[in-house]
Amino acid sequence: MIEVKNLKKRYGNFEALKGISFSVEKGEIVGFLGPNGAGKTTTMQIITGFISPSAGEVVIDGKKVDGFDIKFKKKIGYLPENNPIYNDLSVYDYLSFFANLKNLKNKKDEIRRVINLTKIEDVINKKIDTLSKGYKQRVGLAQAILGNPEILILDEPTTGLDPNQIIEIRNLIKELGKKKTVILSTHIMQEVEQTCERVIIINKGNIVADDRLDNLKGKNERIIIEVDKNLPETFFEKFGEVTRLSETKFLIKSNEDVRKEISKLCFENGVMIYELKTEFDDLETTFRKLTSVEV
Ligand SMILES: Nc1ncnc2c1ncn2[C@@H]1O[C@H](COP(=O)(O)OP(=O)(O)OP(=O)(O)O)[C@@H](O)[C@H]1O
Repeated sequence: MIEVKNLKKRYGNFEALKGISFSVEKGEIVGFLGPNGAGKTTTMQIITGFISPSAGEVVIDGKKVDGFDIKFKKKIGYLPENNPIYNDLSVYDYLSFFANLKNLKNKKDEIRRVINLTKIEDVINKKIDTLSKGYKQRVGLAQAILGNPEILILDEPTTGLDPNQIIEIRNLIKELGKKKTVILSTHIMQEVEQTCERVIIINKGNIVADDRLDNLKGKNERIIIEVDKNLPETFFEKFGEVTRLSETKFLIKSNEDVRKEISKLCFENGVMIYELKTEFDDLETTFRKLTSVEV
């Protein structure tokens, strides 16, 4: 449904995107992760037609993105980073303004619908600058879902919120994501683990991972074994790289789950197993490895 094809973006001499490609199917919730300056916002701004790429293209439902095309604008809801909302307007006037921009029919009904969905009934007559950050973010989301777009592009939607507000906004995104295609950029691993099925990691303008969340978490399997004897590391070496953790405890780095084979070997050699378990990288470890931060 969304195809990003060999996208490049230069700002002067600096190449912020170095030719990235990925696609997002209808109904997917994709987490777009990357350290500061990786190129997340740039990618999102190109997908939404807000800025143009230097090379490559974004195709949505078979049509090249055109930020000036009103049909296209109706298809995508965008919550920009820092949610730049007009502080002097009341919440209702702000939503009204966007409903006009999006040229919506049944404007009043649609505004009412998004107000209900984002639970901002209590503040619709308040000026935006008097709202808490959490409410401001809800108003930003309300704006993004005006017109019921099929696609939501959310750039760091929970940044700067307190833990309760984060949970509220996350739940709201999950709810919205049941019926929509969502690309969600964030620094927060937990957010991705709780909200997304698939993760794309970008680093220095390149995609360094694009996989299901389970697969990314599941990479780099380690087996921990504790036995009743002081064995040499070589006892386990055919299963992978062995590190001794104590006299009787070992860590084996293996590409697959070889616990059965290990049990068999121990049994055949009269070695009693006290503990045998697998451990996987969590998303944070995978992220840090892929974005070259020392672990
Ligand atoms: N208008 C611009 N002019 C010059 N350089 C820019 C411009 N916008 C972004 N950049 C640079 O491009 C790179 C990618 O920026 P981008 O905002 O896309 O990263 P990001 O992954 O969203 O980062 P963050 O998590 O900090 O928001 C950064 O090095 C940034 O400084």
